[in-house]
Amino acid sequence: MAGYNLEAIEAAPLKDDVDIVIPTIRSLDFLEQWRPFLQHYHLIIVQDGDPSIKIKVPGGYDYELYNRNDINRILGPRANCISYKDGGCRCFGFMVSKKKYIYTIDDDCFVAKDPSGKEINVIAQHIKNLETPSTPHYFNTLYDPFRDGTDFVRGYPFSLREGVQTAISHGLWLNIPDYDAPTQLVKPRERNTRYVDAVMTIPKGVLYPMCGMNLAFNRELVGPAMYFGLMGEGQPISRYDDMWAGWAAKVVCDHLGFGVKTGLPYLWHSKASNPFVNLKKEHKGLHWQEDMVPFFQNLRLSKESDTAAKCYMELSKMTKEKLTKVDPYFEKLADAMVTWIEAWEELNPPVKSEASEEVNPQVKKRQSDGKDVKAN
Ligand SMILES: O=c1ccn([C@@H]2O[C@H](COP(=O)(O)OP(=O)(O)O[C@H]3O[C@@H](CO)[C@H](O)[C@H]3O)[C@@H](O)[C@H]2O)c(=O)[nH]1
Ligand SMILES: [Mn+2]
Repeated sequence: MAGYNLEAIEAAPLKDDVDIVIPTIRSLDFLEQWRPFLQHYHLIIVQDGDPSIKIKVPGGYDYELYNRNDINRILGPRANCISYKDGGCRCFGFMVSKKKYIYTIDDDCFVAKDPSGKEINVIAQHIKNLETPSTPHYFNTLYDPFRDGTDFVRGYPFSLREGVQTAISHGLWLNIPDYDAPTQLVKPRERNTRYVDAVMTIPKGVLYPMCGMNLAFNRELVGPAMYFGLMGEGQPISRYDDMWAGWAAKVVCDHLGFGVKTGLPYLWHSKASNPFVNLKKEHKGLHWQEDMVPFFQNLRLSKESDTAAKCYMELSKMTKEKLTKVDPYFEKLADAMVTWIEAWEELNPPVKSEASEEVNPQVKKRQSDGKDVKAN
């Protein structure tokens, strides 16, 4: 029986193992509505824009707040790899966290209701997604087989039913969908009213457009690959921060044998950012994605890259080799990817094994079990 006892997870959603990372250049009033679900958790707020502006954190929350001065103080010269004036600055919060899981949410997102009218506990659902296996190698037509009331369907090989560890849980949005500027411009009144009651594993070898507004992941498995790029002020591109991270993290997950899920939970996305401003910010991305996506689809990481950090360093080299011909920006991005890993490893020194070489805890576990985590 594939079902897991998820009730325990629902009741005590791992509050000491999760940090909530929020990028903001506006206000944190939205947290008032999230109290029933988020107040148990520690917040890491990354304040973008002018650091002299004091933002108010609603009372009752346990938090750490970083503005640009803090980022510069903590990272020194390496701070130049963190975007300025772009939601991608959030990845600084991923780096300073010490927790196993990250949940990141935008400041214009609110609690949604499911079709029964029940308020959706996004954290509980993301934890369920992350704590149950993924099935990237063979699609289960009844969707998530580890959900209560479902299972693997007939014709699903038993050798594949163990699944693989889930590294990323990608949630969705009711009301304002995450459309690019051209789509927003031609469909200004379109709202997403469709609640699809499903969680699916994104098959191995398939990329997807990862949106950062309702996203959770396992830092220990894939943290170093969740770099939201170098975007915003001083850069030729913006609003492709989460896309870059999503493509990179997916190829890393595929390579390391981890899974990525998308679907539930939903939240209510309330603010349509200005499509004309967005068009200016993201127009190069609209062109370059025709090169970036095939780049990620066709690359092959080497077997020596057995941790997310090593994969990311290899990705940086490939980015410089293959994408600089698209635009010199990618050489700068490739360098920033290296800086990101250096900063990550400075703040998160790898676990030392008895043999005193550095191994990723996941790899060490695999070795001590004597069996490799067989990809599903
Ligand atoms: O310069 C900035 C701009 C924004 N932020 C913070 O980032 C998130 C998302 O901002 P916003 O809601 O305006 O963006 P959307 O178009 O609705 O969302 C999509 O674009 C991505 C931004 O890159 C986002 O992840 C997508 O879902 C908010 O919290 C802003 O306060 C910022 O810090 N700096
Ligand atoms: Mn938004």
